[in-house]
Amino acid sequence: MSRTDPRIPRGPNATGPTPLRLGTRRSPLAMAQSRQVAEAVSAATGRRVELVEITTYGDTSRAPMSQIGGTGVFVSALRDALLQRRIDIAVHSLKDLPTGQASGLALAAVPRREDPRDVLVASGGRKLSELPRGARVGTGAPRRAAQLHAWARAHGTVLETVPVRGNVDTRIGLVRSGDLDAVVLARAGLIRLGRLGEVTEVLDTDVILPAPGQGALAVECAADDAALIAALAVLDDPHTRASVTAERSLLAALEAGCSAPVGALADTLGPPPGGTSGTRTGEPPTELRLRAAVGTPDGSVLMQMSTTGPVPASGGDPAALGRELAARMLARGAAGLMGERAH
Ligand SMILES: NCc1[nH]cc(CCC(=O)O)c1CC(=O)O
Repeated sequence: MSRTDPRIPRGPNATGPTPLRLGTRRSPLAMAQSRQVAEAVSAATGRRVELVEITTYGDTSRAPMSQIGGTGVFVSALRDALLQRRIDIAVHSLKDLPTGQASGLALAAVPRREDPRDVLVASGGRKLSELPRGARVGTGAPRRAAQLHAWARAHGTVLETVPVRGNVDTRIGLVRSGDLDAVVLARAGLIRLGRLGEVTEVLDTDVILPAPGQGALAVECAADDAALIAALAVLDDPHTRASVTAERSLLAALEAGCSAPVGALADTLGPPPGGTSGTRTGEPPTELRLRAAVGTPDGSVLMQMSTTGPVPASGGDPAALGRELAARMLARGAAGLMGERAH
């Protein structure tokens, strides 16, 4: 099972006697992001880092995600390997990570997030507004389906969402083969795979709000490995951590999981007067904005709400921000919209 990846660079300092073992799923996306983190860990610690492939049930089973317990199946095999000390570090896509903190493990770093937005990969170079009525759009995510249907209704058209799973290549292949008119994917995944050229439209967050934590990675290790936790801290990006903390506390407070029709995105706003667009102004951001969308899977109802609060450096509490927005959404009936899929 364990193999040293020859592509991990060995710096001049990487001479420690015991390499750090970084566990990874073997999908191309997991390998790409694990390699990137391995390089960063090696640079930060001066230690050699070897990749250890962990096969998960989610990788070998072709059953629908809803039947095999959701994306949590990808996570638990890596976590088991950490707890059994078969690996020292695990890298996950943060959006696949259950919101409850695993006992015995520490979320040692949340590196700077990639672009969190979803993208369209459509045949004929089409954008969403150019898809024909009744176009078949592949996505297995109720969140994407809900928002696609809501968008279609608002624009006087109809889309058919088709459940798909499999890796990014497989999904893009369904468009190439003509089985689907389009697929919706996370831009971050395509960046990590060097496949941005496939994108026909970057979907604005007003059209599709991404999954909580999308575009961010989670670097986990054993909670009692204080030296490693301290070393991995340099990989942490405080703004990303604040954002994903707000998004994930909203998700947890809605009592929803990664397969629920919930979109959430936090971003930072700069100090006035430049702080209206969510873009960087050069000065440190002072405000955290959290937007969320909860809908029925058919998109007939889509509740969109937002809130802002201070960033942690200005005394804010991102987790409280997420809980507050969730409470407001629940007060307006969000739980009823999510239905059974959310639980
Ligand atoms: N659920 C699958 C998954 N988990 C993480 C990513 C890549 C993007 C990311 O890191 O958020 C993807 C693929 C996708 O949604 O297109």
